[in-house]
Amino acid sequence: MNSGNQTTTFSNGRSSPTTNLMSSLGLLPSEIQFLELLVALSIFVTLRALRQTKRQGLAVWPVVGMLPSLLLALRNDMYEWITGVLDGMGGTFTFRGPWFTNLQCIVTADPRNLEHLLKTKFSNFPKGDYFRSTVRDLLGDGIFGADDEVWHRQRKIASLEFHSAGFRSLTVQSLYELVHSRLLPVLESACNNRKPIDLQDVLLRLTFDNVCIIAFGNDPGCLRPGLPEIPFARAFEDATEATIIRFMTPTAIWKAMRFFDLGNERRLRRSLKHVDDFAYEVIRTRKKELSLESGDEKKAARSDLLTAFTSHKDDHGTAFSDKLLRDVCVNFILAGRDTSSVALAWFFWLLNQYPEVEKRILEEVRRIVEDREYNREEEGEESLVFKREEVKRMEYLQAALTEALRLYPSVPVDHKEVIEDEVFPDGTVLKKGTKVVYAIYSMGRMESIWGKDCRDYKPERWLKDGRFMSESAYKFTAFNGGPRLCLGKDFAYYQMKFVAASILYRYHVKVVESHPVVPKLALTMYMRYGLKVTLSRRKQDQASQIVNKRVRAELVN
Ligand code: HEM
Repeated sequence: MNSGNQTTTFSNGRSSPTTNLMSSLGLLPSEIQFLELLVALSIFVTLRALRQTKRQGLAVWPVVGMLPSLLLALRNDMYEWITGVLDGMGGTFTFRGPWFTNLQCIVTADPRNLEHLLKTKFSNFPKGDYFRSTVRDLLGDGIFGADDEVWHRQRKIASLEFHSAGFRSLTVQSLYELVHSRLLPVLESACNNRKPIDLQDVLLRLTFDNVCIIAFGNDPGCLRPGLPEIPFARAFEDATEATIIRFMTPTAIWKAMRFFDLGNERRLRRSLKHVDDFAYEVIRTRKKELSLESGDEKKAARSDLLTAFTSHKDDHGTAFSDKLLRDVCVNFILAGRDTSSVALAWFFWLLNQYPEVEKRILEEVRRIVEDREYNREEEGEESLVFKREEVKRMEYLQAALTEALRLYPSVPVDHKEVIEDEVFPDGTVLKKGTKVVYAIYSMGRMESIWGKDCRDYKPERWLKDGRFMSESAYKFTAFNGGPRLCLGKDFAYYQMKFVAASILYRYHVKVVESHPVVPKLALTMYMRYGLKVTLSRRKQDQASQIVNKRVRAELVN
């Protein structure tokens, strides 16, 4: 054994601290020399990596790649960090995660690349096996994770249904009932009690009830008085959160945890059981009801997606299995449950900072209400329930909501996989199997796309001669683009406009001072601490008082 006092010297005769430390561990001089060589090599590699920092704007560390920068970003604001990196790198960069994680990917915010991957080379950029296998337990073969024929068949049926008159009237009717007999009474009570409420939570409850009515034809009642906890809604949320955690866990690890039923995987299994029990019960009941009703009656009475998919048969006369019907419904609920509500939450938060925008929205809504003065006798007490045509005419409101989505898109990042080697229009080389992340949040903050005022909330940028003008889906990608453009886009706009106008016409919404508003890291752009607000009633004209009285009378009965 070597004595603890043994030291190795450098050529100048002095011993280094590392040498002292190693010799105190009892190593032979030759072993110490070898280790010194290794230390020197590591320092060299690290310095090289740091030199890369200057070249690429990001440190790439040995073994762990860019993980340290990512972890630092996670502690602050990840979306802003990605935006900063993309800005410095001209719109696209390669994220090098540690080899043992799933984090290697190309990140882009370049509209030319977006058009390429969402439209021009659509079939070369599917959702892919990695995404599908990660979400399979929750989403099964439903539209979100599906590719090719499985996706195409569902898209076709759903698209026909979304454009049918029956479906449109279901969306209008269900929203009217939810807003007037649930949302407004909840807000009225908060206003009377002068107590702050979490507006994001209230809106999430509204859209969850709404999308369940549309998907299942079943109302879970999350927005009932007292805002009850609904086991199905809770299980759905838990299952979604547990699925997201899989994306941040090395595949082998979450698979092992699933096998041994541990931690996050156990939570996922348990919540999925509730979701499945609920879904299969609704499917069983619906099939029974449909078999008891005659053909025409069925269609006339129901326009929900479950009925449409249950009645559908393919070219060989095969109907959807119960499992696939379950997957269809779960996917639609996921698509519509929180996207419009979080967009509305950010919109109300922005209005607090831009009162002049709120003023212009009110002017527009009031003008539309005044326009119907002439017909008031004819319309009677219905006057302050906004009609479909009136909602359509709210162009400034549409611009204000779109501008909120530009800055706070409900889906902040999205993902595809490359099937065959490919080159992006900006010259980025993509190898088969590469994951591509498109940073929708960052795209809204790129000077190169929106100009110097890209960070300002300015609905006017969407208006031309007072009319709302849309932008290319590859520049404004909040609703995705190409063949996988959001199927619920029109419905979502109607829903958001109807809800926003109904609230703003009656109440001034004030965000509680010093309430922290930051995004949460999730598939959807939630506010991490919700949105605490107080409400004050606006001075109303006679007509609105009549309608409110009627709404209250209806509720009492
Ligand atoms: C502000 C509200 C909404 C936003 C910002 C939004 C955004 C998006 C985005 C970004 C996608 C692409 C997702 C992906 O492929 O990974 C998408 C797809 C989809 N959305 Fe929406 N969505 C909204 C509301 C809704 C609603 C209310 C529904 C239905 C009730 C809906 C139904 C769908 C469906 C079915 C797809 C899948 C389309 C496909 O893959 O072919 N969305 N949406």
